[in-house]
Amino acid sequence: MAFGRRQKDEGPRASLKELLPYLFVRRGLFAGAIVLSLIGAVTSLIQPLFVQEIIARVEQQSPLAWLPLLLVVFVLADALVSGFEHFLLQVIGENVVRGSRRRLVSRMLHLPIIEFDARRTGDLVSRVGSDTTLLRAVLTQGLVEAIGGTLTLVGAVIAMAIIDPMLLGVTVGVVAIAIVAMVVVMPLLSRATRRAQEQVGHLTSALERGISGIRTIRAAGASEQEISEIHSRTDDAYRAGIKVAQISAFVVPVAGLAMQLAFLAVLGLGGLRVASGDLAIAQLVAFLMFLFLMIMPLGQLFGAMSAVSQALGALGRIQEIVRLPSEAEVPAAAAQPSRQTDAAIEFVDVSFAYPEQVVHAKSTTSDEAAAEGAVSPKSVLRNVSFRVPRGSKIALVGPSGAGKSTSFALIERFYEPDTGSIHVDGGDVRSLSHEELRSRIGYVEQDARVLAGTIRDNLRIGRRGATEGDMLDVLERVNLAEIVDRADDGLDTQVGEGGVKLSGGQRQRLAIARALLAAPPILLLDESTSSLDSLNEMRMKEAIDAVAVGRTMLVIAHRLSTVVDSDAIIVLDEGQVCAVGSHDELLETSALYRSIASHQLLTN
Ligand SMILES: Nc1ncnc2c1ncn2[C@@H]1O[C@H](COP(=O)(O)OP(=O)(O)OP(=O)(O)O)[C@@H](O)[C@H]1O
Repeated sequence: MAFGRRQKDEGPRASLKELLPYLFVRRGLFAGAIVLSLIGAVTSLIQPLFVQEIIARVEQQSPLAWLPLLLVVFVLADALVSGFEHFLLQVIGENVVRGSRRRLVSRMLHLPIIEFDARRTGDLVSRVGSDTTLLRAVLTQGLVEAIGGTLTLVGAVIAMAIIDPMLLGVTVGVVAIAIVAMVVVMPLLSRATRRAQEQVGHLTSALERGISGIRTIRAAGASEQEISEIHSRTDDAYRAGIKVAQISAFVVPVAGLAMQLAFLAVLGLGGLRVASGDLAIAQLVAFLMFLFLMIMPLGQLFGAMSAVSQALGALGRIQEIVRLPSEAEVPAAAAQPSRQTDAAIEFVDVSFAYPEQVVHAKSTTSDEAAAEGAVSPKSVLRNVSFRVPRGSKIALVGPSGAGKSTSFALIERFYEPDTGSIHVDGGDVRSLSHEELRSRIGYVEQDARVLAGTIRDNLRIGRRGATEGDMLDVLERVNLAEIVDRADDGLDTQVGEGGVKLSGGQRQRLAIARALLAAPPILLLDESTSSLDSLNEMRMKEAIDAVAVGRTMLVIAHRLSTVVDSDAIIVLDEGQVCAVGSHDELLETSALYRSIASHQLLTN
């Protein structure tokens, strides 16, 4: 699958064309800033003309009248306009950051699950947190000023050409050399910035691992090792940052140097021309003022070019995610026709290998795998067929790695089967939208995630509009009412990062409660692998029995005690269904089941 493959080139690139939609999020404000910048250009350009006129009148001893006053008014107006423009640019910059974050997050949370399998969480987080902020610099570091500045530049060049074309020629010569140098440097800056941002991504990933695994790391006495790992990432980010600094350090003096050299050349040559009587003093002063007006926007232009180069580096990382197809946009194989059936869930000859494994096994798409009709040796599921009748409680059991959780992932359409089809209420899951499919099914993952926040927050994910009564009711049904009764804050009790403040059994039951709130007709329950004490195990069994009433349940059981009374038990081994039957039947017919059962009796 194209989205599963990594490009081997230097990394994501972005073009100027892709940057523009981000900058134009607030067109009105953007236009306002440009207008202010143009007004600023006019108020600046007028000043040398006044100065030239004032000097000329002083030389001729004519009255100055209101000229000095007007000059002061223009200077003040210039300052006022530039202050307001600066504020406006900051506001637009914040809008750009917000817009890019929203766009990135909306796409990120809709990506196919395979993308999350392949990527580091910390890296994704740093794209939202850090890369987006570099887009702001494009505006605050002078793009708009450079647009207004261009007017000043053009105006100044025209005025200089009128005053003395020869002096202008010298100035343009010096400036041209600086521009060529800048154009050469910009792509280097863009590349260095992208590398620096990648290093920040690696650093965030390492940090995320250190924080999320803090208990494991502490218990293993590996804190120092982890700290040194993160420090080394920090050093990499530092080195990449210094590279950016080295390249951009070239940008700043080039602008300054061009200005100084041009100034000295004009002063020397201009002085000679004044001495020879070819140029009046007032003209030379005005020329020098125009020279400043010309150089200033050039500095801004260089700053803007540098900021755009850096932004393009960061934008590449943003666009890499934004360009990915969302889960809904990934093409799936054609759906099988609906079938008349009493089955809530049906697997028909389903084979599946995780995409990276398919890539290694040289075919790259589900379609190709289907065309080959081959079950790859890497397949996690092979020709799996089973039925879950409506209203029944069916269990999936089997050794670790048999493919039980993978079957659930396929029902949820986190991945697409390579061959065969999966039907929910008779319809091929590929004929339903992801939302429609998932609205019919409640899914409690193995070692179910409890999200940081309160119990109420966790339950509201199940159903946004759930009332307090609904919530207490489901908590009661999964034997969790006591944790709410005991805590002072009731439903607003904080569960901690990942639910650390709850026991393993409580976490699982809270997850069941959450799924129940949505009242799905079908519930997939991937039992926690963590061992539960007998009281918790009994509570879990009661919870499962309570929620099974009136719905179809497919349970992956790690403890047979919770499913011995199921309508049927499906035994999976190495990706294949090796037996189906009731507990008593399987004890007779399946050696594998017998061994699991006897092992559990021994260990329990
Ligand atoms: N996201 C993934 N990417 C690649 N391979 C995976 C992924 N998830 C699972 N696998 C592989 O697929 C196989 C089946 O895993 P699965 O989680 O379905 O087993 P299981 O029967 O649920 O095991 P357990 O009882 O231990 O939970 C394993 O070999 C596993 O390594």
